[in-house]
Amino acid sequence: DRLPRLYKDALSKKSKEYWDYERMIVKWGVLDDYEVTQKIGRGKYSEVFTGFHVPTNKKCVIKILKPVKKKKIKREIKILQNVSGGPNIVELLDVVRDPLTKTPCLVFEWIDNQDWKTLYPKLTPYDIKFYLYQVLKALDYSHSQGLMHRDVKPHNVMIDHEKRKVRLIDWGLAEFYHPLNEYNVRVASRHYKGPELLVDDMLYDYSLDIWSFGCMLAGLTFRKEPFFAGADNVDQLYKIARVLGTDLLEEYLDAYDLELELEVEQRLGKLPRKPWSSFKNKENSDRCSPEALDLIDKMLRYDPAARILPKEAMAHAFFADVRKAHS
Ligand SMILES: CN1CCn2c1nc1c(Br)c(Br)c(Br)c(Br)c12
Ligand code: NA
Repeated sequence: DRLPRLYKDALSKKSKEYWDYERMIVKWGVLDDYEVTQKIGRGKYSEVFTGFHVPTNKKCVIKILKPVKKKKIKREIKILQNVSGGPNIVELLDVVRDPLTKTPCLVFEWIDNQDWKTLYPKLTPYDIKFYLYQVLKALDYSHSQGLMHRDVKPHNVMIDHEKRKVRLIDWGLAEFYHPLNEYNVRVASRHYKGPELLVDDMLYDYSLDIWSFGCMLAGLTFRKEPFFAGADNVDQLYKIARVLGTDLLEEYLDAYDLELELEVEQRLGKLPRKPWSSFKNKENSDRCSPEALDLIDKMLRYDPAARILPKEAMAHAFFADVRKAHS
């Protein structure tokens, strides 16, 4: 059976109220307690503003959800309530809505985030390990609580470099992991989509998040962001196969009796596997330690079951100096 190696029964230990989000009654807070100041982002499902909580004059982030199915809104709220307060997970402060438009707003702690495109080039190899270690802590915690994030990417990792504070945000695509459930493959952002999403393997689990994390690690290590830059979902699989090769892809497909569409098979052709060392160059040699390449190799596997787990990754030699400083 297609089951994750860890936390397969995480939800069986929880009350029905924990995961039965469709039945939840949202307790809406007071909208007038918050003032919006400035727009800081917009996505497919929301617009994001800085704001402040009038009674305490505390700065916050207000995520105004675009009209979407009530079920999806309840899912995001329930998941945020379940993980909020977990290690390196963005804190949900309130859930309010406009009495007129009924538009729901999620209020979060403010993080003095530096855009990753400006921050990442300035990070030392130690900084990179430190921040990635924090993200793995958040992923292990989320998985231990029976939750897949399903949208891990640099844009969803807020970093306050001054305070060395990291927060995993945007749980709008997150889902509860129920053993042997078939999940929607139209999740994650293209460059971070796991092979399972690209070959329509709906029986995926938490290990999807490790593929996406591995794409971030590879992008940082080789100073090539995004590491797999597909132009569309077929090209995304092609970009992956150009590195991992088509032999191991066929092994994965055969193992789970999966079929590629003919169009995709023709697009891929036959491709050799490329060694990770082939991505080393003058610019990235300071980040390309043997440990970094070994960890990348253990994360970026076609077969979700073959990928290293967050906890195992945290114990990998790549994070040796972070662990020492941690203890
Ligand atoms: C697009 N940007 C820039 C900063 N920032 C953005 N989206 C954010 C979300 Br959603 C949250 Br929750 C938090 Br906390 C911060 Br900070 C956010
Ligand atoms: Na969020």
